[in-house]
Amino acid sequence: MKIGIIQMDIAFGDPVQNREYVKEQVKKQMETDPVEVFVLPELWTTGYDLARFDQIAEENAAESIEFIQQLAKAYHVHFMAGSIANKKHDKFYNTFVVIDRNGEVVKQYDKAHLFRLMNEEKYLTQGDTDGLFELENQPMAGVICYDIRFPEWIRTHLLGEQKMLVVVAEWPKARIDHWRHLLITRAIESQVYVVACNRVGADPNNTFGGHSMIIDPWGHVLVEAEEEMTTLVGEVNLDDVDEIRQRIPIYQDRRPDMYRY
Ligand SMILES: NC(=O)CCC(=O)C(=O)O
Repeated sequence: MKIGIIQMDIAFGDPVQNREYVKEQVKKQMETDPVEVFVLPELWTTGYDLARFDQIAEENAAESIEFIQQLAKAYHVHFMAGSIANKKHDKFYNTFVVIDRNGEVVKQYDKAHLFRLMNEEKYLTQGDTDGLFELENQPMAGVICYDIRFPEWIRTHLLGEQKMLVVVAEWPKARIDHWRHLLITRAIESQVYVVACNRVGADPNNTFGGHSMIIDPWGHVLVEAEEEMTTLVGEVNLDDVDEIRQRIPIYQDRRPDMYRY
């Protein structure tokens, strides 16, 4: 599976400009070096303009979902479409969306762990469902940024047949070493591919660190961006997961009878 991770700067509170950028990148990539899946960052339509969510969040994320559906069908490509500022029943959510190449919405997951350092708990409602989904009959899981600090939440997603974890983020440069170490650890401890998309650039409060990457289930970083705007391309072979799990059978050796959480 060939994947294009769109590591972008995000125009603060400007969905029109951000959608335009994504459209250009998808066109350029598909015309030069086509991929099967695109991944976008967290809150890629608005950034963390949370104080204006009452004006810029979309009712059921409808406009951005329709925009991605058009792109998916036009280029016949899947989208792990980052997360979108979403208004549902007069509440606001940070919602991860997956859309397949036929334009079907495969998954919506509301961020479960809200990040206080960026004031999410003041403006957003936390989700209470999981990020499990299937693409091309492959079970996968998707989570959002701060969620990766909770190994119990990640492991909850990876106890079944999932071979890939997708992480969409706006992770500041100040803690980019945590980002790298947590992602590599999540790949090794659950023996999965990790596909992670962060943003770059700055908003009024933070500078973001990039370093989007794809990590294999042995913990090798296969491709990694730096701090530039780029579409990072890499491939995953999900069959590798079985080989690693045979070599070190952690799922057979677990002792849930001993664990408290
Ligand atoms: N957008 C986020 O959830 C940021 C998480 C973060 O920066 C962290 O250190 O955790």
